[in-house]
This record gives sequence, C-alpha cells and structure tokens, in this order.
Amino acid sequence: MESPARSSVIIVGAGISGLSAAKVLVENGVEDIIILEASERVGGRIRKQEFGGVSVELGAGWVAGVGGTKINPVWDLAKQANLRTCFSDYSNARYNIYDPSGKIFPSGIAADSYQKAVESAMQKLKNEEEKNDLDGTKNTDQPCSPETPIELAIDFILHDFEMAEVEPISTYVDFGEKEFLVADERGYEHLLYKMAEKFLFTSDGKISDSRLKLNKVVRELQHSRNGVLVTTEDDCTYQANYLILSASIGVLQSDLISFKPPLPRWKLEAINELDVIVYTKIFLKFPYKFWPAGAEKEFFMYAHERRGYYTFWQHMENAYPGSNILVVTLTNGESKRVEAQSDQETLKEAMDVLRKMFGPNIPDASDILVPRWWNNRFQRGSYSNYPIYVNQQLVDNIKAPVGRIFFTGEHTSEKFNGYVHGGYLSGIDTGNALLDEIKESQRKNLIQPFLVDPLLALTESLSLSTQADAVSPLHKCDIPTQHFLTSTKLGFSEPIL
Ligand SMILES: Cc1cc2nc3c(=O)[nH]c(=O)nc-3n(C[C@H](O)[C@H](O)[C@H](O)COP(=O)(O)OP(=O)(O)OC[C@H]3O[C@@H](n4cnc5c(N)ncnc54)[C@H](O)[C@@H]3O)c2cc1C
Repeated sequence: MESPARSSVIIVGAGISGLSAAKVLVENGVEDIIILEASERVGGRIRKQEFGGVSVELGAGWVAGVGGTKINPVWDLAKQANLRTCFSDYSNARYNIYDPSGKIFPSGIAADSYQKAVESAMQKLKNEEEKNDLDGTKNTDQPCSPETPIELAIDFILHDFEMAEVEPISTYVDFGEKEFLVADERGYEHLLYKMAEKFLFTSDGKISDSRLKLNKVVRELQHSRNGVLVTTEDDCTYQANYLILSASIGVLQSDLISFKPPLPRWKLEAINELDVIVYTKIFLKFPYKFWPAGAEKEFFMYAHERRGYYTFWQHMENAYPGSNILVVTLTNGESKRVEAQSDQETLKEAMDVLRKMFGPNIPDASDILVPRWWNNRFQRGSYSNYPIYVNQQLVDNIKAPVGRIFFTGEHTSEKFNGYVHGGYLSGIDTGNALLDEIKESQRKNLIQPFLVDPLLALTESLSLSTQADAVSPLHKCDIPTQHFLTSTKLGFSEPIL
C-alpha cells in the first residue's frame, strides 16, 4: 500500500505566523516542510483589494506600536520593504463627534464623556481583578453604564478600538504609541512576499515554491506519539513528524478541523475561553468629497442611540488624496448583522447616517465594499481577545503543544494578541520551540549519531540545493485510509493510527 511521503514539519496556514514559523525552520536547516493553505493566496488576515482606483486593506491596516524605545519587528519589516505608510492621529476623533442634526458636540462635553468612559472602564477592570482574587476585599462600586448617544459613541471607541484591554496594552508600552496606516498599492501583504523571498522560491513577485500548497483545506489531523497525518478537503493526505497549526481562534472554535484523537479537555477549554472579535471596515466610494479634510479631521464619529451603529468613520484623503473614499468600521454584533444582509441594504444604512451628519444633498456612494470576516470559514472572525483578567494557566494552555501538534498565531501571543506583530512573533516563538523539541528528542533518542548535522538527521532533512529536491516525491492524493509511517531512517514501521 502506498503511503504519502513524509516531511519533517507540516505548517497549516500561510498567514504571517505560519510564514514566520516556516522561516525559522528553514533558516535552521529544516527545509523539508510543507505549508498547506486553505485559500488561494498567502496572507490570511493581511489582505488588500483594489477598490475605487486604489488598494485598500480589508484586514490589518495599521502597523500599531511605533516610536518607542524598542522596535516593533513589523515596523522593521515595513521599513525594509519600503512600504508607504502615513501617521494616524486618533487623538482628535473624540472632538469630531456629530449629533443627528449634523452639529459637532462641544469639546467640553466630549472631554467629560471621555473621562466618564475611562473611569468606568477602570472600575470594570478593578472589579474583574477582585473577582479573581479570592483573598481580596470586595468592592461594591459599579461602573457607570454609558447612556447618551455621545457616551455610547465614546464607550464604543474606547472598548472596540483603543482599549479592548483597559490595562496598559503591551504593544504601546513596548513598541511606542504611534500607529501608521499602510497606504501602498502593493498592500500590507507585500511584507509577506519580502519575508518569503528569503526562504521560499519566488519569481515575478509571487511565491513559486512547491512546498507551499494553496487551496488545501485541512479537515482532519490524526496524531500519535510518532507523527501526524493530515487529510485535506480534496482527499489528499500528508504526513510529517510534526505539525504547526496557525488557524485562527475562530477556526479552532469551529468544526472545520477534526482532531483524532480529540484535543484534550484543558486545550478545548482554553480555546473556548478566548473571545473572537469581529471588526469590519466598510469602504464607500464617492464622486466627490463632501467631508472636512485635513489630518486632524481624519477620524470622525456619529453619536447614535444604538451603540456601534455606523459610529466610527475615517476619510482616506491622507492616505490617498483625491480617492474620495470613506471607511466606516463596525464590530461584533453590528458586523455580523451587516454580513448577513445585502450590500445594498448596508449602503442605504450608511448613506442615511452620512446624510444626518452632512445633510440631505450629499451624493450617493458609487460603490461599496463589505468584507465578511465572520462568514469566512477560514477565519471566523477578525482577531482574538483575551478576557480582561487573564490567568497565566489560560495563556500557557492556549499555546501549549498537544503531542506533536504545535499551535501558533496571533491568539497564542500573550502580549501582542490581535496584532500583526503578535502573529509574526508567535510564529518565531513556535518555530524555535519546535526546533528545541526536535533537538531534545534527538538527544533522548540518540538517533543516527553518524550524520553530520544532528538536527537534519532527526528531521530527515537533507541538504537541499534545488526546489525540485525540496519535497520529493510529492505527497499523495487519493490514497486509501490506513496509513503507515514508513520512515526507516527514524525506525518507524508501525501504523501511526
Ligand atoms: C479587519 C481586521 C483588521 C485588523 N487590523 C489590524 C491592524 O490594523 N493592525 C494589526 O497589527 N493587526 C490587525 N488585525 C489583526 C491581524 O491581521 C492578525 O492578528 C494577523 O494577521 C493574524 O495572523 P495569523 O498568521 O495569526 O493568522 P491568519 O492571517 O488568519 O493566518 C492563518 C491562515 O490559516 C489558514 N487556514 C485556516 N484554516 C485552515 C485550514 N483548515 N487548512 C488550511 N489553512 C487554513 C487561513 O486561510 C489563513 O491564511 C486586523 C485583522 C482584521 C481581520
């Protein structure tokens, strides 16, 4: 019976974390990897699309955390790739809040509402901390709930934008407080191609390496103490000594991938404890500009009695002058609601809100773009959010491997979850953790001491000089269901499952 060829490592997902893990492995001599990506492209939640004559970012848009004493590694990559960016100044957003009659709230009222929202957020954090501290004295103060439209609008930007965590956010503490919007026709994803160029075969700005396999939706992971066997939706199978899984927390919470044997309870509990945030940027193209321009007017808000209803707006004149594009951001319940309706209905709702702010005579948008991150079965949401009060066990369990399956992705980054740099750094950490595991396993087993490079010996990697050599023979599709790990090098001859 024919078995699929065996690699050292299979990486599931070609977003930034999967690619940075691959980079660490390849740069350390583990070259016979396979990257299985469900969609037709690399990048995952970093994704550009042509819209209204420019390139807009449907997923990550900003390099967040710049200007501090430590350099954000993604900012470093952006510099190396010569990515065009522009500074975003959010500090004025609270002074550009429109009421339904089109008037901007006086700055004093805005400042008071802001203060109230911050105090309420701090109170919530304190209460959570006390709830989790069994010996602590209980505090009976209740945080004030936002009530008026302006309070709701400010509460929305504090919680759904600036302060999803009210404690200091590591990104800003570690890397700096500035945020830069990517405004480059090649897209944020250009960073990934630049990174991939260093360890995968590329030509004409595309990754042409046969170790990267697109349109491969992983549906089943069989794992044992000897290795892993992966089955994809098109019935191909792949086997490896180890696997790195970079699918998002939303995907892990869904039934897209089944594990045999099932994941242990502690892992499932940790996966289910994280929240999935849905964050949707809706793009609208207009024949001409009718909103106030200027850097300090880049962000503006609409105070509606329904929290998060077309609240947060941005014009794209700073990024792309003359593009006449507005972006409105919805989150969570509003995102899901809008994903479920037609774009025409969404356009009508957005236009009604804009007419409240800017009057009845503004032109209709000529085009609309509504990304659907929640309904994308390879994402199931935009990014992870840890509970306000996180216990260390949860953090450890989220990233802990299960046998030969290693977990990576922004959701496994204790300090930077939810960000591109969280994805990047988690991939590097997971790649290094797997290298350590490989070395440790080799030390214990003392396998093939006669080979020059012990790491390569363990992982079955050979010194590969050409792409054709890198994975040969190709992994098998449509093979029967019983599989054997046949590697004689590693001494495996038993069925793994
Ligand atoms: C709308 C939005 C706005 C954001 N804004 C910002 C921002 O401004 N700044 C910032 O720093 N971060 C932002 N983020 C977060 C950032 O994009 C992510 O944290 C980061 O890109 C996650 O990278 P990742 O590698 O962990 O996951 P992903 O990019 O999701 O990569 C995982 C890959 O796995 C693939 N996959 C899933 N299931 C399977 C399967 N069964 N088989 C094979 N492949 C599979 C997916 O297709 C995907 O390509 C935003 C995200 C979104 C969605």
